[in-house]
Amino acid sequence: MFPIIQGNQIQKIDVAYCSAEGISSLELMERAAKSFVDWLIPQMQNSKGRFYVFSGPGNNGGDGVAIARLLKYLNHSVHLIYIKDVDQCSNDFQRNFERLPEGVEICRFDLWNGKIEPDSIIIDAIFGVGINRPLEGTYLRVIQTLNKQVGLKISIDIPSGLPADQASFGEVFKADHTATFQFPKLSLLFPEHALVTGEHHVLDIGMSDSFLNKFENGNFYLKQNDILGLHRTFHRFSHKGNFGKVLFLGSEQGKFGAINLSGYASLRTGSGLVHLAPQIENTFAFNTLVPELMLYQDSSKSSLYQFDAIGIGPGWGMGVEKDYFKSIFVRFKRPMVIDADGLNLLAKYPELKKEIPENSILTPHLKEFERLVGESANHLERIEKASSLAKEFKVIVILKGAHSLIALPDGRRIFNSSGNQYMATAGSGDVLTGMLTSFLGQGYLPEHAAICGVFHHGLAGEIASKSKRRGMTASDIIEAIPDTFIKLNLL
Ligand SMILES: NC(=O)C1=CN([C@@H]2O[C@H](COP(=O)(O)OP(=O)(O)OC[C@H]3O[C@@H](n4cnc5c(N)ncnc54)[C@H](OP(=O)(O)O)[C@@H]3O)[C@@H](O)[C@H]2O)[C@@H](O)CC1
Ligand SMILES: Nc1ncnc2c1ncn2[C@@H]1O[C@H](COP(=O)(O)OP(=O)(O)O)[C@@H](O)[C@H]1O
Ligand SMILES: [K+]
Repeated sequence: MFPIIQGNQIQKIDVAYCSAEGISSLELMERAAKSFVDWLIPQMQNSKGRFYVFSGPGNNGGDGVAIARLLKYLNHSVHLIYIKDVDQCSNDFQRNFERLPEGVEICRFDLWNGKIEPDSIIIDAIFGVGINRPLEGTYLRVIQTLNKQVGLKISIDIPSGLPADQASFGEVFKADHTATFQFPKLSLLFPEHALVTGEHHVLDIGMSDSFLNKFENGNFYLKQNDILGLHRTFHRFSHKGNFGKVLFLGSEQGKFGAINLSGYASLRTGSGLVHLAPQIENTFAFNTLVPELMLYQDSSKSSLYQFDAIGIGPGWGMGVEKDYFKSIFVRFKRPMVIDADGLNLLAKYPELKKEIPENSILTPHLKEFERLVGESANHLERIEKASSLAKEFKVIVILKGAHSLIALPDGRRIFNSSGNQYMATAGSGDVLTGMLTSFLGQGYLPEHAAICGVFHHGLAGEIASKSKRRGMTASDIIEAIPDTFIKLNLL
């Protein structure tokens, strides 16, 4: 897993990495510039290849100057507009400036005529992770000018003006794409920054996970390879008992879809036996989505020990009695998944939080999270609160959304990379509950169930959306779950 390094540590890492690899900082900048151009060129397709590179005074600006040279070598039309006098820019900026080839149109911003042809690509190399205060004066004018332009806008490392790991503190370049080096900067993962970061892409510049891990501060980015070793394997003689017997409690009258989706998702994730307990008087009035799902009538006295995992909350309603809710914790005693109205009931009866079995998985979306812990000024505060909740009650908190956060009781915070905006559709959270419960029931450690569940869920969304895009439904995500195991070559 890549650690997400704090912005103010990145210079230190550059120095350590260059010394360990025996390369100069200029060579590392060249690597960064090359990885950017190698990524950019295939994206351009029908574009005429006219580039306007805007370079600030630091090493982000230096990256821009190196990129201008590499684009010129590929015969593109390249304009380089720099902002501060070259002799006041960083050393590596100056070294790259000296290497600019003939044909790059070079101009200082205050002398520039302000013209950009509409089909040009604007490259933002004004500030990187070294930003330390809000923009003002000329820099503010540059960003305001560029934000009015219509061309495709691409930021190098981070949109200029955005700090690496805090909420935005002023005007920021509005990128359509951000190509960031080695790991995403924390602030690229905040929902409130979506309009300035655009799509982000992580470009490899050769630093290994083990090297970066020496600088970790508890934040990590989850990628496909990270989950491969976490899966349980099953053999030829495995029987349905080995795959787990799970139960979902939820679905009041009028919300029958909810636990049906969870249950079906759980079957598609590999559960052996799946039971549904709807919150209605007569369980037999309930229709299951598929014949493999079984009904279960729960009473506050019956033991839940026969189940390997339970998921509670989807569509449950707020009419659930407090004592009955508490009895589920007492009767099961092992880690469970709590979602939707299970979380809303915890917000209503906060004294029950301490009854939750250790290592249970709580899956709030932003609104449910707010009900549980109150409002947050920004995503950074939300991340801190999720982490505190996880530590205080020894539970795993999955704060759902784009780049869902998995906050672990030991303080680690893992951000997911899979998934896309087409997953923002009714019931996709119920599907996640089904998948998490299924992994728990198959005997995965709760931490591994959380990581695998979140990653597979996002991957299923990506696969299903290929043919469905905006028309994708939660059921389509379920149908794509088996393909996630096939794609990852998991038996
Ligand atoms: N490890 C990696 O991944 C690699 C990183 N690389 C690249 O390096 C970038 C980081 O470079 P960097 O440290 O030079 O920071 P960057 O943002 O370019 O400039 C900071 C300068 O701006 C100034 N300044 C700050 N705020 C200001 C403001 N509001 N208004 C005005 N000035 C302000 C501040 O000086 P100050 O005025 O505070 O003295 C300082 O001089 C990184 O993002 C990536 O692109 C690659 O090359 C290689 C691999
Ligand atoms: N833009 C997005 N990118 C990635 N995943 C997303 C995005 N929007 C939503 N999701 C995922 O879809 C699920 C939505 O859950 P939730 O809001 O509880 O839906 P519902 O209540 O309709 O079941 C979460 O797992 C979330 O991470
Ligand atoms: K930038």
